[in-house]
Amino acid sequence: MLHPLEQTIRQTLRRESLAGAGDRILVGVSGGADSLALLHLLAALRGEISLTLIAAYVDHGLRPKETPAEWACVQEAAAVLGINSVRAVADVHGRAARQKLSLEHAAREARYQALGALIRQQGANLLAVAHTADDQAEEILLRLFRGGGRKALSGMRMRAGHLIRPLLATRKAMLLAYLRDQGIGYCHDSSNDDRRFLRNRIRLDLLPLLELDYDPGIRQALLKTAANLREDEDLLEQLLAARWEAVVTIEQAVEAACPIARLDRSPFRGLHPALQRRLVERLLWTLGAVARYDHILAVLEAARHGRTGSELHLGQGLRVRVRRDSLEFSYPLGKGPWRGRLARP
Ligand SMILES: Nc1ncnc2c1ncn2[C@@H]1O[C@H](COP(=O)(O)OP(=O)(O)OP(=O)(O)O)[C@@H](O)[C@H]1O
Repeated sequence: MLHPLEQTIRQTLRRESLAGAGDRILVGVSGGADSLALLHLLAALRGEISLTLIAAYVDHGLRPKETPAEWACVQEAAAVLGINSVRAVADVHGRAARQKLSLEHAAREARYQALGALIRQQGANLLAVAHTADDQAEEILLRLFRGGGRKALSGMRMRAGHLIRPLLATRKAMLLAYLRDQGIGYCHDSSNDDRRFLRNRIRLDLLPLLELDYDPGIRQALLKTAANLREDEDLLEQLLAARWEAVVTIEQAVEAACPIARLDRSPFRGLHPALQRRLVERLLWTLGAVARYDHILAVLEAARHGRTGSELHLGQGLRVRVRRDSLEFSYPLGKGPWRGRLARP
């Protein structure tokens, strides 16, 4: 007999087409409450749905005193469930120094890179992480602070490529109740209490304050806004995909030493400004460049009114030559963190 939360997650997996028979899922387990709950919930469903699970722990090298206990916790939980567990080490300090990132940012990127390597090593086709509805509300507020646009404010997706978030509609309190009901223990990550991180202050101070003094439904309101924006976002993505080939030509493969792309000015000018902006952003990403807002504005201006023969130099070798009918983009190999992330919308 399935626990009510297991039934809910079974429905979510089906309804959102997150996972089905034959899937081999690497589950990111930090040893904390959310990800251990995810491991147990998926384990309860694996027989019925025919899933293979692998528990993956990433050692960020940031809290050497706590990580052995966390890894032991993950290994033990996986062993009890008859699931293989694997571990990877992520070089967070090195990445932060090399790319001038905050430790928090570098940890996230390094973790996904390490999990990506484990996916390939383990022959998995999906990566499951345990973001909850509370994380989503927190993330949206955080993105609002950072001045995020529509895409950012539409929040995390339940499915993004091979990444799935089966708990995204589940409140953390439900997970804690589930763990309690099942008598499952978990580790506490002390970095979640560190108020030097804005995310933690939002979770520990701001959201409770907003709930208590302003509106008890603030989390629901944030989630509703994000859900509405996601729909708009999907529509814009569809519109962009439908027009992409009429405007953009990849002249030299994105994998080449210096990828070159051409943007056709005439069909581009016929697009709505919102689609123009999105298309330029996507084109820069496609080439592997970071799509900075001021760069996007400069390219837009060049496409609309740029003088034939002029050039834009957008840093790190990213160059845009203005021709009469087109803009020609060139970008040398290996300069951008987004390199090769996507070749088409
Ligand atoms: N060290 C790690 N190893 C493997 N997966 C991780 C690790 N840290 C986080 N994750 C995965 O990424 C998800 C989101 O990470 P985040 O840091 O936002 O959550 P968390 O507060 O650590 O969650 P949890 O309560 O599961 O520990 C986690 O729920 C988990 O699935």
